[in-house]
Amino acid sequence: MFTISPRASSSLYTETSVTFVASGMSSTALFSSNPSSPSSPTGRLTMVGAGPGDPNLLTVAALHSISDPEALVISDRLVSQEILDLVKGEVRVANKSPGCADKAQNEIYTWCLGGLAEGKHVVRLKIGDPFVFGRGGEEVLKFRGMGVEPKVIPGVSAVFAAPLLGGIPVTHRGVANQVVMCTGYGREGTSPDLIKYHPDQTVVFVMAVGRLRELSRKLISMAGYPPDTPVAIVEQAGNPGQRTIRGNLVDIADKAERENVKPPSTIVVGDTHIYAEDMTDEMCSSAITISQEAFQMNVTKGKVYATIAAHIRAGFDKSFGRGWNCVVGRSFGAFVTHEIKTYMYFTVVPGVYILLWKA
Ligand SMILES: O=C(O)CCc1c2[nH]c(c1CC(=O)O)Cc1[nH]c(c(CC(=O)O)c1CCC(=O)O)Cc1[nH]c(c(CC(=O)O)c1CCC(=O)O)Cc1[nH]c(c(CCC(=O)O)c1CC(=O)O)C2
Ligand SMILES: C[S@@+](CC[C@H](N)C(=O)[O-])C[C@H]1O[C@@H](n2cnc3c(N)ncnc32)[C@H](O)[C@@H]1O
Repeated sequence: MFTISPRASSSLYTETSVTFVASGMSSTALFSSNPSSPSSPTGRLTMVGAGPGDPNLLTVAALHSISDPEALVISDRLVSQEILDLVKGEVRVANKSPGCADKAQNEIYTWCLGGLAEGKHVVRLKIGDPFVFGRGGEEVLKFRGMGVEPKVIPGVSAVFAAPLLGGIPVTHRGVANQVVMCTGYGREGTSPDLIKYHPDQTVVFVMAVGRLRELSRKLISMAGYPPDTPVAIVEQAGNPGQRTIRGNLVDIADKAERENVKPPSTIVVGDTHIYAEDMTDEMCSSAITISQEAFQMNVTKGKVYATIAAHIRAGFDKSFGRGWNCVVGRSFGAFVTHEIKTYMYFTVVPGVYILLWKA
């Protein structure tokens, strides 16, 4: 699970934590600069992915680690209170807010090294998956430089879990066969290069709420995205305040501002959206299957959207009782009255939208 090299030491811990803050040097350099310190930390370190927030999305291994009564848990700020409530030992939460990450990071190393020097099982608890935009790799290198080899437990990443919890598949047969994950903020606040538009691609942005307006503008003007490309923001996925704001590249920044969207939120750009749904899971998956079938059968025969709509409606009448209506097209407005749990607005083909409801 871990190894401790003879060169790591408790005096190293003290010196390191002080030098860290003062000099801003890389820790690897600092630790290797003191290779022959006399004593060793006797603890062990497990780096654990906490998933997006819902305790039910912890892995069994993660639950074992955080509920070890002997563990000192050093947690990131975004880990949910429900998960922290499962900690049986001591817990300390780092205040790693945007703008003060480096200070908090130094405090984290100080806490971890302190626990290790006291022979504790230190659990470094990180949001989502530790190696996905989480500095996990960086931390492993630092701990290794200190002579401690952490065991790393993967977590459910918000990159995939947040879209799913918002009802959006990141890949979908016939619609999206590629997924790109991207940060809104690069190192030291830079903006990452955007990949050119590809109709079969879903792009998932994390750490991007503060950059949403600039990002949507650049996706259109620099990366060639159609302005009506669907965008959804899933805020607080897996947490009690979860909500999804939907729009397109032109209107999403205004909607986010109006709705006061805050981090942590994951932003999904691409055509795989089920925009609005008030249907059972069974109906949702049937709607997608029947619609894909309708497009495959009718588009190849050169038939128009009305024929596709008729096919979808007939499929739903047959499977879920008569009374269904369907509209298919590239651009339309609608205002419909529907029975409870019988409404869905979605797409299975880029740029073509389907409205399905039972009156
Ligand atoms: O380089 C910097 O840290 C400053 C640039 C900056 C970043 N995020 C940012 C800012 C603005 C700011 O802090 O003012 C902005 C930032 N930092 C953060 C968030 C998420 C939030 O506050 O809800 C956000 C996004 C806020 C938003 O959606 O607008 C916090 C953050 N970033 C990060 C972490 C993970 C960690 O540090 O352990 C954490 C902490 C999580 C926690 O404590 O629970 C990681 C991070 N920040 C950043 C990156 C670089 C991405 C890349 O280049 O590939 C990375 C990924 C990495 O280092 O592996 C850059
Ligand atoms: C620093 S990154 C860490 C990502 C994390 N390691 C993972 O794999 O999920 C933080 C970003 O992850 C996303 N995120 C984390 N938890 C989230 C949640 N519960 N709901 C929505 N997005 C979340 C947000 O984009 C947030 O700004």
